[in-house]
Amino acid sequence: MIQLPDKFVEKMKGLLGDESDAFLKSYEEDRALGLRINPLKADPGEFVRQSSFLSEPVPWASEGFYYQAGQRPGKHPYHEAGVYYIQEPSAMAVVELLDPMPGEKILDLCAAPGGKTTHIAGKLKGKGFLLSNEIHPARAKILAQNVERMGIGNSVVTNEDSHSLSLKFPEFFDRIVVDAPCSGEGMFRKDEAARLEWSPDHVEVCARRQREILENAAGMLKSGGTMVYSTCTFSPEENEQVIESFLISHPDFSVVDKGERPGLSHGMPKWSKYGSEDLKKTFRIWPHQSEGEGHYLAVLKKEGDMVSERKRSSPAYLKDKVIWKEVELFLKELLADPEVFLDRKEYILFGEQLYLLPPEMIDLKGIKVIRPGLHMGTIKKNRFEPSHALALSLRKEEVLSWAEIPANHEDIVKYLKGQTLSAPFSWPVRLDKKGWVLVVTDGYSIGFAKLAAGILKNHYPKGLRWM
Ligand SMILES: C[S@@+](CC[C@H](N)C(=O)[O-])C[C@H]1O[C@@H](n2cnc3c(N)ncnc32)[C@H](O)[C@@H]1O
Repeated sequence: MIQLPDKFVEKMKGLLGDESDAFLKSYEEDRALGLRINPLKADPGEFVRQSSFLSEPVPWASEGFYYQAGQRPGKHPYHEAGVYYIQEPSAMAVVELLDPMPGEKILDLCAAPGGKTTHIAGKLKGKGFLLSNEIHPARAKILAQNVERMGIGNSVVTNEDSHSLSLKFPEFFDRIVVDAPCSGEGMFRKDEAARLEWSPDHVEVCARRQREILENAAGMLKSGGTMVYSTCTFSPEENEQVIESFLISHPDFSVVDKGERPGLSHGMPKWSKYGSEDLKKTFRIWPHQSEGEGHYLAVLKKEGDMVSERKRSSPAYLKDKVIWKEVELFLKELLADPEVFLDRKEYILFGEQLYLLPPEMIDLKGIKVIRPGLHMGTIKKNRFEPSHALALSLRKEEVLSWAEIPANHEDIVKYLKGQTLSAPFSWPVRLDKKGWVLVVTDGYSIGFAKLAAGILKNHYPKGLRWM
């Protein structure tokens, strides 16, 4: 039985009245478990038809599905191949409401561990620019790992506070997600730390921080742009009241009417200071009404037409032909259509590390960058070693050399443990000459290996290996 803070229970009884019994009873039930299929890797419809462990679709998310307790999708090779992202079902509503389009510039301001970022990247289909920012350094690293695992090429990961970022990107983004740090009341069923940390004062501290973050986000949105503010908490101080005071101080913003959405109920004007009716257009998800944890969402639009932006300085790209020779050789040997990479010019070198930046990248001087783009690999003396991120961003159809290990074959576990595999192989391998092969499992790329003399040398990253 979950022990809820007394003052929280008292407060919710006051807010919900008769409905509070049903609300409090939901804490005795198991929470719903969900995952979101990554369209950069798999066709969601087809994956679900073939999978034996997914049950119902999440009503408010086109790529989201519930799975049953007892299943462990996080321990499956598909997870390592980035075929899906395990995500609390309610959290999937945020990006559905944001509705990003391929080619747009998007900011995910409070992004770790990457639920919204990986969802946005799927909707961008590799086109456009996604800036995923996280203030805490350790969490920013986890975010970058998830971006890599999901095979995302066009995301830049930064480690900044929202104010520093706002100075660099005035009126830059078409859409912004502010998935704000909050008191986490909606996560009490799964997060004991949130229950222990909760107090009325903590709610106030969170609300102040949310106002500040939202203020900085507003300045980074283009005229005509859309911003989604979300929290996983119930307290009106962090939800309706934050949005109401934001709208008062930003008359150029309004709440977008997204109509009725399955599983989502509306915001509560009576819980705000001035009772603004516009708050009805914001959304709440309640655990006693829907299969998901508590959430609040507001879709905000900045007045004006989208204008084409002024030119901003780009980074200085790599021009060194000597360094490039080895990379070119590798790309020509591995890829069916190497021009896809060779025609690009946005390469940059950090020490020995080669990155391919999104075409829309601007100069990020002064900003803490964790991942400037797709990590292509390491340039060592006279040779190029491709990165794990590159492997995960490629599809089997794109490469000339691959090793296809079925997900239910013991060799995939050996590969994930970092072991060397030796011929004869009981699964198909295609290789014209010795060298790099993309390891795929049931068609999904999962890493690199190097084949020579019947030995498949393992290049699965040491830090990710299964124990
Ligand atoms: C709700 S979580 C984000 C979850 C993430 N969007 C996802 O979908 O996986 C809020 C994040 O905001 C970060 N954060 C904390 N304080 C912040 C601040 N002052 N400015 C910006 N972000 C902050 C936290 O470290 C945390 O990672």
